[in-house]
Amino acid sequence: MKILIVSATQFEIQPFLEVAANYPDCDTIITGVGMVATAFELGRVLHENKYDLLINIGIAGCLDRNLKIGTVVQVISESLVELGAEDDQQFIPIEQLGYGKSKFQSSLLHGENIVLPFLPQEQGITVNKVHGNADTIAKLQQFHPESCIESMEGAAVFFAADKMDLPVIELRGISNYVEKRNRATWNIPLAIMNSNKALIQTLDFLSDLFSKI
Ligand SMILES: O=C(O)c1cccc(C(=O)CC[C@H]2O[C@@H](n3cnc4c(=O)[nH]cnc43)[C@H](O)[C@@H]2O)c1
Repeated sequence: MKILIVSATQFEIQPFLEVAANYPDCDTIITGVGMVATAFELGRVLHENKYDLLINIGIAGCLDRNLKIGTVVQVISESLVELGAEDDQQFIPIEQLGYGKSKFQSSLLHGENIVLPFLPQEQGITVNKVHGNADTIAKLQQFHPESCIESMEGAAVFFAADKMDLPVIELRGISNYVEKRNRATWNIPLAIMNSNKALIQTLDFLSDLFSKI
């Protein structure tokens, strides 16, 4: 099984890169931060190579204070929450405008639902601008009460997986809460260390799963 591991930056995947030689069926790609960079790189790489699975790994913000900083989650759905039109105080999603789709689910692999039993499953949103203002965060929670994890790339990876009919797994280590910007409370090293451990656990889990089917 050929796997493409997708990370926005090198620092988010550095611990895995140090042991990547032990995983010859995995390629890694560093796309750059944000949906545009991620979509461009995935379009290029998926045009040139064939993969059986995409794994997106990185750090993320969290809207749920019950999850501790450093917790790793599997993001099982992604929403492009900014894609649409403002109508004064209301927001019209792209579906309602009739121009596409903003919500994506993680998919199945050979009939097996890829729910990782060692991680909590959460719903994600993907944004161009990290939320850092109390009023816009309150609005976000009002319109998307189910959303838990905020990243800048997740939905772009789910979008590419959807277009290429590929299964996708997203692993995110929580580096910060989505709150009024306070960089002092972020713990990026912990989120990176834990998410990279979870990536290795995931690869071992998948290898075990596929040796049985
Ligand atoms: O210091 C900042 O405010 C900042 C703004 C944008 C990106 C970063 C990064 O550290 C880049 C890496 C990666 O981090 C993800 N991330 C982490 N926390 C959040 C968040 O609260 N909301 C959205 N994305 C977040 C994102 O996927 C970046 O690619 C730092």
